[in-house]
Amino acid sequence: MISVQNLSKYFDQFKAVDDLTFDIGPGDIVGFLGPNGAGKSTTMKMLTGFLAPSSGNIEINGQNVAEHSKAIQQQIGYLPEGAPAYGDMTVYQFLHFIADIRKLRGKEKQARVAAVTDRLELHSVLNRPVENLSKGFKRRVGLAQAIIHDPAILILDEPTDGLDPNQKHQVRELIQGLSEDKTVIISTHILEEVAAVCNRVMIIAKGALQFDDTPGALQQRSRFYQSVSLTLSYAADISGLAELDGVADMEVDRKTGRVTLFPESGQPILPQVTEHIQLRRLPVEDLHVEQGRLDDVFREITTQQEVRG
Ligand SMILES: Nc1ncnc2c1ncn2[C@@H]1O[C@H](COP(=O)(O)OP(=O)(O)OP(=O)(O)O)[C@@H](O)[C@H]1O
Repeated sequence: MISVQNLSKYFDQFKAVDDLTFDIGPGDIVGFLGPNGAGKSTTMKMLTGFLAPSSGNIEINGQNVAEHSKAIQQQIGYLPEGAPAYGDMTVYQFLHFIADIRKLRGKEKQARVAAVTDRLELHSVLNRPVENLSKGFKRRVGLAQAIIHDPAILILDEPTDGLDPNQKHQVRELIQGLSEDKTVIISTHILEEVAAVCNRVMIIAKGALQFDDTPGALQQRSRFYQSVSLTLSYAADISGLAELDGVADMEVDRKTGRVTLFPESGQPILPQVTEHIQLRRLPVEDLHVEQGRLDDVFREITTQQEVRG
């Protein structure tokens, strides 16, 4: 559906996007991750046809974005970073204005404005100027304008940035609902967002693609994946845990006393660990298996690139 080949963007001599190649298909909910300045917004602006690439090619449903930007913008909904422009308009005026730009007319226009007002629950703020709304409502208005023409593809640039935890949760739920019948690309630096909403993760650093797989595969790259973490109620000889088959390493947190056992190559070690605990009657207070720490992997992937670059 979206096919990107050797996409690059220079700002003068500076290479903001460096030779990206990827395909995104129907049903993909892509978390587009990267540190500040990685090139996420620049890539999204090129996908939506708002910014011309320096080189490379983008096709959406077989049509070249540069040649068919009008037709392609009909198929895409775009939420830019930050708040909607035209803040002095009321929400009602703003949605009608966007509907006009999208060439919606008459009954269809009324129906679409009503549909997005319902979907984003904007009834209570329809007559308020956009600039006076809370950040959460501004973001909902942004999402409403992005879906007013019922596009098949949604491109959302940091949709939950700057929101409080409750608003973040609401916006994530909305995105999950919208993703049921759309292809969605979300840029973010919030890793929990990716795990919560996406079925695919793409990580870019310094404009180049560093990782492209599922959130689960990203977790599996963590050294904590399948590690066993435990605490003891009183001091005991735990040296035998480090000697167990399949255990590559043991670390003890000096502050909390928590013991972490790292497996060799992501293999489960829980059975041999629990057997050893029972055999030696170790005073284990709590024990759990870790699923991997996304922030660790993210740092490793994006800083490796810095060392290389
Ligand atoms: N119009 C422009 N002119 C010059 N440099 C630009 C322009 N737009 C972006 N850049 C630079 O290109 C790089 C990538 O910017 P971009 O906004 O795409 O990053 P990002 O991954 O979206 O970052 P953030 O997470 O901070 O939003 C940055 O170094 C930025 O300063």
